Amino acid sequence: MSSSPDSVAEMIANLKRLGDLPPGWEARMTPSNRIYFVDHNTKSTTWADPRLPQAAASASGSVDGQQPPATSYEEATRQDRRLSSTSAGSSSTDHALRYISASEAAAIDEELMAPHSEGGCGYMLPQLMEIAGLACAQALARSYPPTSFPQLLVAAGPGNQGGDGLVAARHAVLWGYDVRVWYPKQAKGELFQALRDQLEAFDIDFVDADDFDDAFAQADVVLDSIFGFSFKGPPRPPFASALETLRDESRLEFVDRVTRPPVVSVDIPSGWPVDAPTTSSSEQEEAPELSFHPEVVISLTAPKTGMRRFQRTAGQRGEGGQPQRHFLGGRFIPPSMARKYGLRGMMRGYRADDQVVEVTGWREAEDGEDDEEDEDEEDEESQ
Ligand SMILES: NC(=O)C1=CN([C@@H]2O[C@H](COP(=O)(O)OP(=O)(O)OC[C@H]3O[C@@H](n4cnc5c(N)ncnc54)[C@H](O)[C@@H]3O)[C@@H](O)[C@H]2O)[C@H](O)CC1
Repeated sequence: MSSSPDSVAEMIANLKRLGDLPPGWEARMTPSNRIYFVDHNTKSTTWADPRLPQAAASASGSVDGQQPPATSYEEATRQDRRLSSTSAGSSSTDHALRYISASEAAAIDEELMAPHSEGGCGYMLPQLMEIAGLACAQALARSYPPTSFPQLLVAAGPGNQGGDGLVAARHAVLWGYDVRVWYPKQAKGELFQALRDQLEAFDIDFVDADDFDDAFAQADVVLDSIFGFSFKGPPRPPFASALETLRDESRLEFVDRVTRPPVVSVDIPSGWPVDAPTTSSSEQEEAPELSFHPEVVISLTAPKTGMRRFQRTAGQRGEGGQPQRHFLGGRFIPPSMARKYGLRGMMRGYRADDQVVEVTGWREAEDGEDDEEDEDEEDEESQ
């Protein structure tokens, strides 16, 4: 069966929509434009998508029973068109991260909230914050579930990131965490008062501004939503001392540190420079004086360039023994903006209806890699 160019593009989009293939699997396309799957583990080929239950795969028309495609494993690896690459690690789909600067992050934020009549998306801040905060709570719960880490401390800062933390706190209570919130400097405006009111209605305990250290010591896990992409200069009170506690705790000897609660940071670890000028490792090693290394980070929209430093060790165990993990969330970018900012390839990493995707181990996208998508699409259309 051959396919029209349009349906090829559609087939590839559907293929990517289902997310990663199992380790060692790869998707390829025959010369007559039919997708099949190569299992490098068993050196075999099949029409059946290994991510689909058998019945659904048959219904989708992608399976001829269990017969392998006419293309043999040897032929497949030699000649047929490659649609995904394999890796020895957890993911066989080749996803790449696109890092953005603080100024790009601010421009994206502005465009999301500008009126549609002025070329923007017409979002309202509470909508974005709700999606961002939900994603933060999901990354937290995937890493440190309430069954094992029941006492959650949310450290909320004076800007919008603090709002993400308040939203996450509300979701976390419903998922079984016992939540306390440290929110020493409430941002002005109705939105932040409403978020605070909601937490009070949920009987969430607000910790006194001076009691961060005690609350930190009592927590099983901490959500750091203190500073995001608008952080600049040395941290000022009352946040400076909280960041010092985080830093000092992460400097304790390993034996003491096993009791330190793991920290999940929102967007960028608080206190880290948002922008890193280059990918060179020597510059990236330069940690600011008041910095700490969280176990988990959830980047929103796209990782900031300062996150390259985190990504280099993500996947390894941190000094506290917990694995370092990197998630992506904030799934609110429309396709036109994803194209404009080169985020399309990265956003395809989200599985189906998930609000977060784990990006630990993803490589950095090469310059112009996202634009190659247009060339690929043009090639497909001209075939
Ligand atoms: N499009 C998105 O991805 C969205 C992300 N969201 C989250 O919002 C933050 C960015 O929010 P913003 O209010 O611009 O900035 P911050 O939260 O970083 O906080 C600014 C706040 O902090 C004060 N401040 C700055 N530097 C210092 C300092 N050295 N010491 C003390 N205080 C400092 C500053 O005065 C402001 O009051 C982004 O990271 C995401 O987490 C949105 O929720 C949704 C859209």
